[in-house]
Amino acid sequence: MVNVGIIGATGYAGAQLVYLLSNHSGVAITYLASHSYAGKKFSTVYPSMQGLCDLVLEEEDLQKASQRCSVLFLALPSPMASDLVSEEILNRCIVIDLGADFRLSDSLTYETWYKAKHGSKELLAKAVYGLCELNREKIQSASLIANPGCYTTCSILTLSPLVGENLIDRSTIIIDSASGVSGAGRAEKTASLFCECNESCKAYGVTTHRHTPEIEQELSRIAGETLLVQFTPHLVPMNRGILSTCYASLKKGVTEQQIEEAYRKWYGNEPFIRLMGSSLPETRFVKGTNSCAIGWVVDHRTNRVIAVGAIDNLMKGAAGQAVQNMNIRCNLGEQTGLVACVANPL
Ligand SMILES: NC(=O)C1=CN([C@@H]2O[C@H](COP(=O)(O)OP(=O)(O)OC[C@H]3O[C@@H](n4cnc5c(N)ncnc54)[C@H](OP(=O)(O)O)[C@@H]3O)[C@@H](O)[C@H]2O)C=CC1
Ligand SMILES: CC(=O)N[C@@H](CCC(=O)OP(=O)(O)O)C(=O)O
Repeated sequence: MVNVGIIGATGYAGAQLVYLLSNHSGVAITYLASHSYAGKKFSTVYPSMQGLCDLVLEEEDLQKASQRCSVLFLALPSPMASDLVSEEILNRCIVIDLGADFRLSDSLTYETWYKAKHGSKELLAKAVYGLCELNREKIQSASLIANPGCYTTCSILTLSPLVGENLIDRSTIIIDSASGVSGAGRAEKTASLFCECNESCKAYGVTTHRHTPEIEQELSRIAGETLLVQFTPHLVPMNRGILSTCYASLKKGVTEQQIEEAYRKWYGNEPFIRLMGSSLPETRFVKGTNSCAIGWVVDHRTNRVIAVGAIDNLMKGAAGQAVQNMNIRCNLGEQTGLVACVANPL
């Protein structure tokens, strides 16, 4: 059994992780920490977890946590993780950070987009970007895994085969992504109030959203050259789900068959990627699952490909992918604890 702990267990991402780890046959939860609820049972904060996880939440103490656990998950607001993690902690346990602090390899880019000071720049070179399907080999030996963001997971997975197989003009990528409200976390915010988001849909963070450099970093790595994307997130009135609609101009002469072959080549054997061709995915198809469903259509009038990806933001976009990362790193079987639900008929 692998001993695991979560700091930030009471947030939406952390709570989803507690749920997954409570049902995982290869791990034992030995430490849960909360900022506001220390001393209370986890199941008091999340009553649906009564009988499944009644552990008492502790004060955040990374030293104590790293002595008790061999894998430590952080699900904290940025830049808290960068202030907590150190070389000493990484020598004792594997850290999987669900936040953004170790995703961008350049600290200046981080500080510019996050408008925050990074607390452990010297560790950035150690961090492995934990997008499992694309970085599996590096994850196998990483001591610090940067779990990708929700919009980014969906957008990068959807676009990578088109970029990597050189099928599109890389300067023409536009991504419109929609998220459910749980993407904003559990902390009280006016923008997350029922009356502010129910029966409404809005674009936000236009030209400034901090997932833009993360998408650009990873797609540039795949392209072997720097590329920029136009990324616009939208808030929609649902609890969970991300839908990324990605547009790009096709290179001259690229056929639908080449696009299909690219997706099959990249993801044909991936257990958590569901290729749907022209039957486009919807967020409800992947709700509660660790799957990313991808479909695509070519518009012959404009010579553009429109590729659509769907994930559950709390699963493949956060906790599910964090468990997948742990499974890869600790040799637990990549699908362990994640296979119960791979698709939803409704
Ligand atoms: N929600 C999502 O869909 C996704 C979230 N993420 C990332 O995961 C991390 C956690 O997100 P999420 O669960 O949504 O956030 P929440 O706001 O729901 O939870 C934040 C967690 O951090 C704890 N915390 C500790 N210190 C502080 C502090 N000073 N201020 C506020 N909270 C504190 C909270 O404790 P307490 O509850 O005790 O106050 C809580 O457990 C973030 O970095 C986020 O960007 C990544 C992908 C998707
Ligand atoms: C709907 C909503 O508000 N979503 C969040 C993104 C959640 C996420 O993945 O953020 P991190 O990169 O910090 O992990 C946002 O736009 O800020």
